[in-house]
Amino acid sequence: MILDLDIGNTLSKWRLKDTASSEIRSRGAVWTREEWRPGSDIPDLDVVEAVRISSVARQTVLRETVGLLRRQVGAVYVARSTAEALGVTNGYEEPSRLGVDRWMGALASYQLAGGCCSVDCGSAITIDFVLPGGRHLGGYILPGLRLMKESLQLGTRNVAIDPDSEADELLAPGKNTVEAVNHGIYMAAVSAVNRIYSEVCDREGVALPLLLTGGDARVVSRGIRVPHAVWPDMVYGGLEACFPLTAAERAGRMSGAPRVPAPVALEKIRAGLAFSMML
Ligand SMILES: Nc1ncnc2c1ncn2[C@@H]1O[C@H](COP(=O)(O)OP(=O)(O)O)[C@@H](O)[C@H]1O
Ligand SMILES: CC(C)(COP(=O)(O)O)[C@@H](O)C(=O)NCCC(=O)O
Ligand SMILES: [K+]
Repeated sequence: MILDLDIGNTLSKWRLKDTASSEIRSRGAVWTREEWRPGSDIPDLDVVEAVRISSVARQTVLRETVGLLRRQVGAVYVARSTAEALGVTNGYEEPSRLGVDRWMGALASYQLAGGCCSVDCGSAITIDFVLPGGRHLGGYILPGLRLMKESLQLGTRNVAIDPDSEADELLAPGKNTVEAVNHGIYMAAVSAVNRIYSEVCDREGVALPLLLTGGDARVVSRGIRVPHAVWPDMVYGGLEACFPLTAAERAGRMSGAPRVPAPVALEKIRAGLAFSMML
């Protein structure tokens, strides 16, 4: 079995993948913390031959986790942001400073769709761009839905946005504090993604496929009006592409990769942008 770990600022996600069949056997998530307890937080390591890790948590968490795993598992692969990988050149002035979850997401999306915009709606919302040809432009970081809500301190932190709400309801004016906050932060997140996507496509003169991942991807997706795909396993896809271990991975197939719809024509994106600015 392969144990894949995606350690975010809020949640540490894991999944077990069968080395022979490439099937996902189980998955789970625990709050990100300093220490792991194999057997309770994550699966028992007896069955694990290899571990692949993407971590943006504090260095100490990664060090502890890797130390623990190395004592029990033969192969431990830790993803890093590099200047170049899999045909993509990192757009950061200091490539290693780019969040490795963003790098994994951009690499996976590029493998799947070519030039792309990859959005990760987690603790933070990150929006990254890779042009056809593989030049990563850099990206944008804004607070995620939960962070935005917590920063307001209006006593609404425990009332989450219902992920099954319709976007139309979530975009309407709120009639009480909880609604006003939930609809406000939802509008902020969705408008930012819509606007940034359109602005960068316009600037670069290319309509790019759009891919979403992260804990809030499903709900944000409802408010995105342009064609896009939701790919919960996007970060894992980057790990598979960087450290291929199964036959399917070596053949370039990433688990759970969605069908990515073609983007709308650039003229339409530009028209939408002009309309939103009343031009
Ligand atoms: N069941 C859930 N538990 C915790 N957070 C959730 C849940 N469902 C959605 N979320 C949202 O997803 C975010 C965490 O998403 P995730 O992509 O795992 O973030 P990170 O990678 O930063 O840890 C939370 O901040 C919250 O807004
Ligand atoms: C921006 C992030 C905090 C997002 O993390 P997440 O919301 O997935 O937990 C993470 O990618 C990170 O720590 N990045 C380093 C800074 C940068 O990318 O510029
Ligand atoms: K994120």
